[in-house]
Amino acid sequence: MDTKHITVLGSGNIGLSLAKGLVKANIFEPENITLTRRNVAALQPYAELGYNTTANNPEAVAKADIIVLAVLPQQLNKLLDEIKPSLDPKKHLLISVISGVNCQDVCNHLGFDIEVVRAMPNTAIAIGQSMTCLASSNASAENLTLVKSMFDTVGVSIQINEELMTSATALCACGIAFFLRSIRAASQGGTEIGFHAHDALKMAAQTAKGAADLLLQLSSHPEQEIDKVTSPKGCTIAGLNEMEHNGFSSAMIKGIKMSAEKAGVLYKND
Ligand SMILES: NC(=O)C1=CN([C@@H]2O[C@H](COP(=O)(O)OP(=O)(O)OC[C@H]3O[C@@H](n4cnc5c(N)ncnc54)[C@H](O)[C@@H]3O)[C@@H](O)[C@H]2O)C=CC1
Ligand SMILES: O=C(O)[C@@H]1CCC=N1
Repeated sequence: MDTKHITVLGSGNIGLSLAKGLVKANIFEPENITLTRRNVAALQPYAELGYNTTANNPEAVAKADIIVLAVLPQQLNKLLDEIKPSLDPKKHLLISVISGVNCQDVCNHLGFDIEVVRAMPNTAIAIGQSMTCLASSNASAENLTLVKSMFDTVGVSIQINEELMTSATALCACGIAFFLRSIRAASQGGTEIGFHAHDALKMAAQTAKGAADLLLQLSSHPEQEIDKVTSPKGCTIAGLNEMEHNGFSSAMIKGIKMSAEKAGVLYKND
């Protein structure tokens, strides 16, 4: 259990998922986590669980060692202006999960240098299953190791070059939605061929989990595993080819490219 205090500024979808994941992994107690949100009433269920909740960002910053920036890109500058007087570069480490914002962008807006580690987790962090990409252009090796060890408790993390963070956003953070939509589509197909919706969804989700685990546990390639399923003249290849004729792989590739392009301009276009 860590005795440092962590403050999440902007406790929405990802901020709350992160906080829940850290508590579930047993590395922070709710008492050592402060959650901020403009509408603090929305955090009441978390206050009841022992988290500190407040709408006062400067106060929350003052008592933190680690500060997570988890607002939308278009909300960042206002937040930085608000917390700037309370930030101490000698004491505070910033972790930014905000898409499209470089470490240098944060320092430039503040007008001074402070260590920033960018983290791109996904919402599966709430259940300890995130794929998190980490990068920094100014954090010490020690702080990068500290942040990596934190995110390793709530899934798998890798360190990448900062230029690749928008690509990581599309593939891993947005990716959760892409795979969920695939599972949903499979379940809709399942219902059309005879299963009740709730059974079809469970069957599709477990099948997707099995497919992912085949790759992760056996370190094999998707096509190697697909070849084992596709019997000659069989029904798998018939279904798979029908999907490909309708642009299945192409749609996923184009969607990921579109997401990456958008992730790169979220802050700059604001
Ligand atoms: N949702 C996801 O799966 C992921 C999101 N991200 C990034 O995380 C950031 C947050 O995304 P979400 O959690 O989805 O958005 P969200 O809209 O659910 O959460 C943002 C929260 O910040 C609060 N907020 C805004 N300004 C504030 C301020 N000045 N003080 C305190 N609270 C304030 C909002 O009320 C809201 O609750 C974005 O920059 C996004 O790019 C990164 C990885 C995954
Ligand atoms: O949709 C978004 O912009 C955010 C970034 C990654 C996941 N959600």
